[in-house]
Amino acid sequence: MTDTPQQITLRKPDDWHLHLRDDNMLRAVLPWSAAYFGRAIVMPNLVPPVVTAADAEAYRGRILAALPAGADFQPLMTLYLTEDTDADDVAAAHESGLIRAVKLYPAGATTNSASGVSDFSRVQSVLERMAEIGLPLCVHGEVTDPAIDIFDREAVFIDRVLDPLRARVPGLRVVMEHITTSQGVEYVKAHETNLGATITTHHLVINRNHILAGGIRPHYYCLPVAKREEHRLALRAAATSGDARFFLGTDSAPHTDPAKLQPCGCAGCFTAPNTLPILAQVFEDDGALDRLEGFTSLNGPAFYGLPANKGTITLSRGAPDLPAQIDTDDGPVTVFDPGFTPSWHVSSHSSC
Ligand SMILES: NC(=O)N[C@@H](CC(=O)O)C(=O)O
Ligand SMILES: [Zn+2]
Ligand SMILES: [Zn+2]
Repeated sequence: MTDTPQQITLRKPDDWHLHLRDDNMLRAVLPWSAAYFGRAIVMPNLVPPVVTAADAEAYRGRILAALPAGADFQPLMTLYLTEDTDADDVAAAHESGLIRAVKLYPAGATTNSASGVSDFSRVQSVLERMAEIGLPLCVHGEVTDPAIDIFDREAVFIDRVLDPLRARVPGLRVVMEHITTSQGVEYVKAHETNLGATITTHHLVINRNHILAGGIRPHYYCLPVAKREEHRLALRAAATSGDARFFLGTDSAPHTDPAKLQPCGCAGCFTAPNTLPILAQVFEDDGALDRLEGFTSLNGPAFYGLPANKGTITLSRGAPDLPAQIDTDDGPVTVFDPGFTPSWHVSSHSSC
């Protein structure tokens, strides 16, 4: 009997924050998520964005059509909140089971967020309706005030925008997406109900030095931008703590290499192919392998009021054999490099 496990079997994970894009990119990246995840909350920041129930229905159809044969993957759709969003349309899309969340992008905060919200009074009635029907709001939590340092934008958002918003709409269920700071962790921990947070794979691994020290590394540039080491450690402690308010949202956000490697490059890390091996390594290094399943497969469904997946996935000891880059008909996309070789690979999965 050895202390080091050679295999871990988890309930099939879900990804509670995923960018699948559209067309060529969708076809290239979807198989990676469909191979390892049972469901994913699909982000609506297409160009143009997924704003109405009809948009979400059409996008869902395109995702299902792009699924590899035999894939067992359910896209959970979201609507992109704008100042013109119609509360009845949102409620009907929720009622029919088409959507599982609405996404709030402060206008200008991140990739394709130009149609997002500037004047929060204009979305008050939609948010109230969402609170009434129990539909979660997923929030990109950064202020867009150019006077605020980019490394402070999440913490300032919590004080200036998120906390007042939650006070104005009691009962609204909120997911703080891709938290990157100890302030984000502390804010979640301070509230017992109606609040959860997704944490990405890459923010458990990189701090801001990875982007900037020894040369600029655009493949580590994402939003919210990675912060100081103390924040990464706070995220790791939260993710590995077993606290059910924290769950995996990879924020796998593919951009082609030409789009990232230029004077004004796009934000986003593509982590769908190697997220699970990296997470197994992170949790093992922190002595928390027994809590990996909660983070990847149980806490998210509990927050969203869904059953955990029935299928399983097994990771086995040994480095994964994964590409450093994938080809798409739009150009190559580089896979996130964690800076170490995980000693786990996905060896099998079962559905249902
Ligand atoms: N995370 C990112 O850096 N980029 C995301 C947008 C987002 O999730 O904010 C994208 O769509 O590319
Ligand atoms: Zn975001
Ligand atoms: Zn995202």
